[in-house]
Amino acid sequence: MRARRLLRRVTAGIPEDRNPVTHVTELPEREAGFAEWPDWVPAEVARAARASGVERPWTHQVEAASLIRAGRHVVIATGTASGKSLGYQLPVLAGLAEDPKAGALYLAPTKALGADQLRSVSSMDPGGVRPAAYDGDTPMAERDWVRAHARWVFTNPDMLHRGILPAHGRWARLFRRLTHVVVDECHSYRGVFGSHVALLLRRLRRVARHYGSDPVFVLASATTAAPDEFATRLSGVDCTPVLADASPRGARTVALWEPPLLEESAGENGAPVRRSAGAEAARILAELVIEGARSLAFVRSRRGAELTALGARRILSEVDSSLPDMVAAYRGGFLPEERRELEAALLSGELLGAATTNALELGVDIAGLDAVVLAGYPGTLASFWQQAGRAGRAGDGALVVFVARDDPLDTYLVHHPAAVLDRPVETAVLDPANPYVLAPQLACAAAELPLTAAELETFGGASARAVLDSLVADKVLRRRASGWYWTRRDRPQAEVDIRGSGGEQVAVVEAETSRMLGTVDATSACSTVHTGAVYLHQGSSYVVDELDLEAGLALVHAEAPEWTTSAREVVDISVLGTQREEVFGGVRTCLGEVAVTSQVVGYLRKLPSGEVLDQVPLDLPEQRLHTRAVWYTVSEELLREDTSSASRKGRAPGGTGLVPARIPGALHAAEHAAIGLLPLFATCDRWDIGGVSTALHEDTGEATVFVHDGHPGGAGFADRGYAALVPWLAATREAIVSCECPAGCPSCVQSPKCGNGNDPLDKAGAVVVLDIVLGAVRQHEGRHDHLMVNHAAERPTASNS
Ligand SMILES: Nc1ncnc2c1ncn2[C@@H]1O[C@H](COP(=O)(O)OP(=O)(O)OP(=O)(O)O)[C@@H](O)[C@H]1O
Repeated sequence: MRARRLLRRVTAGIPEDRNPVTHVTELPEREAGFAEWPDWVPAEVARAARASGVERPWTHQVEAASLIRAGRHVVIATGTASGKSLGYQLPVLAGLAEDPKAGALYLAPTKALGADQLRSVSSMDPGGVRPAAYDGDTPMAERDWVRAHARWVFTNPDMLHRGILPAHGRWARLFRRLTHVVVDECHSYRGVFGSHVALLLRRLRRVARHYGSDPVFVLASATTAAPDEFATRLSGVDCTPVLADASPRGARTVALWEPPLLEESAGENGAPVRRSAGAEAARILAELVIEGARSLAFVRSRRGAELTALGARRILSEVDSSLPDMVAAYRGGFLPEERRELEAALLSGELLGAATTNALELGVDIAGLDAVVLAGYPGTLASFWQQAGRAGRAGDGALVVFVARDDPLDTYLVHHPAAVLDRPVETAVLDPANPYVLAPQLACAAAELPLTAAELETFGGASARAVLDSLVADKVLRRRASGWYWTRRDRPQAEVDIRGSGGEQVAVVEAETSRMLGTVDATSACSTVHTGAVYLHQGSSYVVDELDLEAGLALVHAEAPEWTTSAREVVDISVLGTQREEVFGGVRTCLGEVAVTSQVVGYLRKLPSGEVLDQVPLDLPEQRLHTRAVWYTVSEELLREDTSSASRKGRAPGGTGLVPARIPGALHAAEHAAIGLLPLFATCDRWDIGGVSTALHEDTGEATVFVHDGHPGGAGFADRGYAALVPWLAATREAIVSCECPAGCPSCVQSPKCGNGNDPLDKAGAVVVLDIVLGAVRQHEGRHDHLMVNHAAERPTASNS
């Protein structure tokens, strides 16, 4: 009732024919399932848990704890704020209490989350556990103490990779009896980073084994599909899933919301633009605050969060001068104290609304809010539910509003509620067999301890073998009878950036302070840190003054202009090898290795409203990328004559095929929309992938649409696209058809990074192309007369130079 009332409030005054709500659904309440404290839990631990408000554990916590206690590797994949932490804290603390020599490791993707967990464990320490952080912020003086005394070390993958494993001898005390390794928020390890972390965990296991221990792995994850498969792939050990969530949850009403197209057309090529999701979120937040509802709005960037809070405050100031102070932007760079304050203020009702970046999604203990607004799809369903999960107190209904941004994926989702509401959360994609990841990781492993043939299976068997051969050929490693040896005095770890591709890096440095903000892959530097680019780092905004590719340096200064920038690239692609190929009459679908040549030719400056200010030309060198792609080709006959009955029903004028002049624009539009929709199937960001379309490709000899991974060697995205080709292209078609703009806009077929200025683009033609492809695939699949070719599955190996 309350949620419905809130929804009426936020839509009040909007004329029915302009109602932005495309769908409303109710998610029922769930009652808590309690269990007793297992008798092996130390009394001090249970007492501390009670003091923190946990009277009795929930059943899934005891299920997880008991499995871990019994020595099973476990993945706990239950909802937001379902108390996953207690599930592993109980057995780990019990184990440490019983064996004064035992030690444990905890890994979090962010330092802030590690700090939170450390605080929680410290308050429960039954004595002698001495939990401590070991991350980039740990003062040098404390590091020795941690190595010598801490029995539960809280760190992150970066520190494990650079600080702990390379110096394992100094950590011998911990490794000798390492009983548990906790990998928190493991769903965030995806793509190239995830592939690195997967291999890093294998390195960790082998070092532990070297010292005689075989730790139990505990992975905590947001709810995902097949979490056991993912956890097993990530950790390299068989994980038992704990899925039955017994934490209580209030009823929720979820509304999907599409901002209206604005009257004036200010977009590229005169395309219409929608009211921005941030502006819409500000309005909704203000209405919720007027209703007295405790609300959180998730916005993409820190600046966006500030603008949304500001917008809401402005609206509120017109209603009552006391109201604006009830709204804040959450803008701490993940400082724990600031988050504590925000949590406390929101819980007490002192603050009613906050606009925050997606970053707040991890490791914040805020639950039971009256409303959550998501301005833009956060990229994965796991994140969507993590954010939406902040709303809903037992016994009282809460409202979740998902506001679409002007992008094909968001458009698709608000028009296809089942894709958000009824779909299992996706499995995170990672590919530990990527030679570009495997090569540096194997070099690190060999530098830690010589690699033996018996260990290769852990690192991927045949692919590891091939990569080792190339490392030996490059004289990075030496092969002896007993195994593979690192040859140099220096250590490889410092050179390997596990958050990047492992290739060369460009350092992003604040010129005034010489502070290094981060690094960017050399391959993506031209598009992300070119001169004039607005670069966001942990929600703060910087502008790039100079990109020096030779020096591997991008100099920036802090500035938050009112526009954002997006680079424009022209891309060319050649096929290096086809691994999978299916022929459906005149349509062929393929997966393989490609060489992508791209050149950033300029960038677009865009206001948050979507209005395009201008395009600034740039003169940058060509970049070459060796990666993986999925592609389809369509024969000329199919494109030109109309054989598919589906396309007669489609939007092609007159229901015929395409005249030759329309083909390039049709393929181009189909490619853009497909890039926009792949994240729905491959847990990637649209910036992680790219595409090329051409009416005649010299390698395929036909009209071809390619979608490729944006990382050297690929991160598994193209493979996932190939595996889900039909649902992916069907969703792409739906996204285009759902958008009511006349001839293409950012919500359907325009791409923010198109180097050809989104020209030519033929929206209706794209539907014809997709109908032809889908029609051919379905027709031949149904008749089982299509041809499947499995080319040699071998991947060319990459050298680690
Ligand atoms: N059995 C319980 N009874 C009551 N409250 C509990 C219980 N277990 C945990 N909690 C509380 O629930 C909140 C969320 O717990 P926790 O942060 O461990 O959840 P989580 O599943 O790790 O959350 P996230 O989705 O953010 O990863 C905490 O405030 C915790 O104290």
